[in-house]
Amino acid sequence: MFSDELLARFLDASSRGDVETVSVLMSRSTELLNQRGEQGWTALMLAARNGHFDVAKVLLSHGCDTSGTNRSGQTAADVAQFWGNLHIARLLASVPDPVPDLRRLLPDRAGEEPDTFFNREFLDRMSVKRSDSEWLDSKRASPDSVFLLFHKLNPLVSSGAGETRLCKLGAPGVQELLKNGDTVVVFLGVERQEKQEKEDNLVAWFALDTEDDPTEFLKTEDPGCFFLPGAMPGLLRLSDDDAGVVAQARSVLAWHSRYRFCPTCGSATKVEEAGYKRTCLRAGCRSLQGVHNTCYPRVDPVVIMLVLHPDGNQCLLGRKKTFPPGLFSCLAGFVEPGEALESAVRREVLEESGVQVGPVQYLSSQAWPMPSCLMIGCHCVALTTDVTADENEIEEARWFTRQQVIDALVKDKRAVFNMPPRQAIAHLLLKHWTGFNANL
Ligand SMILES: NC(=O)C1=CN([C@@H]2O[C@H](COP(=O)(O)OP(=O)(O)OC[C@H]3O[C@@H](n4cnc5c(N)ncnc54)[C@H](OP(=O)(O)O)[C@@H]3O)[C@@H](O)[C@H]2O)C=CC1
Ligand SMILES: [Mg+2]
Ligand SMILES: [Mg+2]
Ligand SMILES: [Mg+2]
Ligand SMILES: [Zn+2]
Repeated sequence: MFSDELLARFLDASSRGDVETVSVLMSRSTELLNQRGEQGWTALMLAARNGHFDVAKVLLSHGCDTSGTNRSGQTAADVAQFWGNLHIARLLASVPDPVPDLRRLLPDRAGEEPDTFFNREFLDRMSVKRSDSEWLDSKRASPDSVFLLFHKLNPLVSSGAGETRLCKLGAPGVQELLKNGDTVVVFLGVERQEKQEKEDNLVAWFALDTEDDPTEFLKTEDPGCFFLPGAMPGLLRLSDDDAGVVAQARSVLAWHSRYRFCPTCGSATKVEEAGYKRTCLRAGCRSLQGVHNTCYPRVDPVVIMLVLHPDGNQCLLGRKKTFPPGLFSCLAGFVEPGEALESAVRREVLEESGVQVGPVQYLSSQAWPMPSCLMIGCHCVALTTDVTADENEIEEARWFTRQQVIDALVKDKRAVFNMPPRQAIAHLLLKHWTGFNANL
């Protein structure tokens, strides 16, 4: 969004040929680009009227619309021609209308919601029950309830028949651990039922994490149980069915392990809402009033994007120094405060690769519990193609053709890079772009 005052300054700067102000204002709001002022004149028309070639170039590089007309029915090219600014008329003639063309390069979004790793939820979170302590107490004591145990945020699992499955403990198995007053127990939800069940019959799931090795307190019939080490790639070994509940549990438990004290005043806190809130114990603390974001489990939005080349046949991938050899993936970055997703996509791509991005299109999202990211998957189209990788974060970034992506997807012997694992949303963004439907 932008104010009338910002638009007036933007149009004035375009009219005066002040390239610097035009660029600064656009970085604050790209929506200014095609806005109209008096008599339906856009910034591009004003630059064309007054012969400001550099302003016109900057506006075009951001994907400015060239086809719109003012109230007299003139396009920016007509205006440039009429006032004898032929260099601008020629510039406009060589750029037909980049935005609609570039938008056509974005893949179709139709189709089913993808079944993404970490997103599959078989529990009903039943948030209304989080404040019903009597009901929660009865479920914590019930022999039917399921407890998931984590040690230093690593889930207790067992391996067999090529699968890594969660160990589901009963109340007696974790009784000793529950006796410790410091143990945080998070209510995850109840198993979804085919038909309406009475609340008493619902099977409740809980999760708890211990800092100290809990093995000696643990009562389980499965001697093969172990704590799955290393979030990455450890968690990717989980079955598709178990991954979603682990994402939920691990993110909330990670928040408890890092936010023991009130972030506003440093006082002690108490756990409420069955593990979904920590409330400051100091009366009068600012965190106790109004809307605030310190008491609830946090989610960190991350944009992850497949940047498409304006030729429509290539995409930009990068390598972090920590990646296994040969692996290239989509660029990604944290959304910063006060930033729209589209702006975050454009900023992170520019920071990491030096490439300017035009249209952005959301595809789908993924929970990424390390510790609590929400990956927001997008496709976008580049306006420029020279790549300069940010050496701090990226070892290498370059364009790959559609055929090279397909070769990597099907693990062909001609493949020149390795795909990100199927569990990562980067894989989905690449697969979706190539139009592959087969279950690879
Ligand atoms: N599912 C998937 O397909 C993929 C998932 N990801 C995930 O996305 C996340 C972010 O991607 P990444 O490229 O690293 O992000 P960025 O490009 O924003 O850069 C990462 C840097 O930002 C800093 N940082 C750490 N935490 C935060 C935060 N909460 N907010 C703002 N900045 C922060 C760190 O710097 P410093 O160390 O100096 O503090 C870090 O090195 C990672 O967790 C990664 O695992 C990434 C790619 C693919
Ligand atoms: Mg970055
Ligand atoms: Mg990054
Ligand atoms: Mg960043
Ligand atoms: Zn406080």
